[in-house]
Amino acid sequence: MNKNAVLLYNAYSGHQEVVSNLDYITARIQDMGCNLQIFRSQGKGSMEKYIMEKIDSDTTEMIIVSGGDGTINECVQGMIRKKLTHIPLGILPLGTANDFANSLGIPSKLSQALDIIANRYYDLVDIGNVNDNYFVNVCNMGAFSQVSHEVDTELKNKFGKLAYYVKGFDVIQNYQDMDLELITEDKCYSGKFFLVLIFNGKGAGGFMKLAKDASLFDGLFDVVCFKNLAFQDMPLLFLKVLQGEHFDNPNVLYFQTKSLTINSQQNIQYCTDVDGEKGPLLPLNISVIPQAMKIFMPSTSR
Ligand SMILES: Nc1ncnc2c1ncn2[C@@H]1O[C@H](COP(=O)(O)OP(=O)(O)OP(=O)(O)O)[C@@H](O)[C@H]1O
Repeated sequence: MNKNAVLLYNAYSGHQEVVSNLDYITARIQDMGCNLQIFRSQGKGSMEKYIMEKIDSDTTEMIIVSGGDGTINECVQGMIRKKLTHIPLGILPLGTANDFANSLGIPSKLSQALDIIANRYYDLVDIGNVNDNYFVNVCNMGAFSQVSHEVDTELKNKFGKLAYYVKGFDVIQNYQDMDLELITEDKCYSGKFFLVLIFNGKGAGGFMKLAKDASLFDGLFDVVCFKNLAFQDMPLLFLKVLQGEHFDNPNVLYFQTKSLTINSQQNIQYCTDVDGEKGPLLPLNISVIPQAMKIFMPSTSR
């Protein structure tokens, strides 16, 4: 008997490419020999609710999610909470930046992403836990954390990553440094930071060299922290980030860890971000869950 493939999609991710390709996607999944069950996201939280209530653990062979990092995040929240992590997850990276899929080498061309799923090769991928939630790609706080929350969906649909960059330029002019304490299993770092990024994946906002040596298979986060620096020093550091040459810069603190606690030194709250969505309040208790999800990917990704 054929098993089910469940397709979960966010029609508002990226350039809304999924909408005009639904017939093609359906045909490709049926060609894989699966019965198709489809859910269209009805707004924030609806996908997780659908997973909790409607996905059958025994009859589902694969779950396929279409969207960007925020949508994948919601799907993973649901799958972990419903204990469906034995089911492999396929990704159609039809979001704006698609940082998580890029980190796994999943192609952004729809036909090629479907080929990856049809090949049925999967590997076990680490997932991050922050307070009571999970993250797939990055948890961050500071200068750019509110960028993706504040970019209008329509602008994102129309201009893609450019909409993030214009907003980023806008917020950097009023940035506020953060007085933080970062505690790992064996070290404590404290000081004034401008941006703190805890990577499971390799990049954020399309900047794929931000944590270029990070691995989704090593049970570790790559933490990249930008110290408070003068506005005029930012362009040079930005160029270094583009080249992936910022790791030994004196204004950058870089380390790997399995867990991290972040406290605000003066009990001030700062905006946090989890996979492009608004994150929890401080203190943050962050830990890695090694090999938590089975994800379809190219066999060369590890
Ligand atoms: N039916 C819906 N209508 C409008 N927005 C939705 C709907 N369903 C989900 N969303 C919102 O879409 C956002 C997630 O978008 P997603 O991250 O997938 O795409 P993106 O931002 O274009 O891509 P990326 O994160 O890769 O840059 C969430 O904020 C979620 O609340």
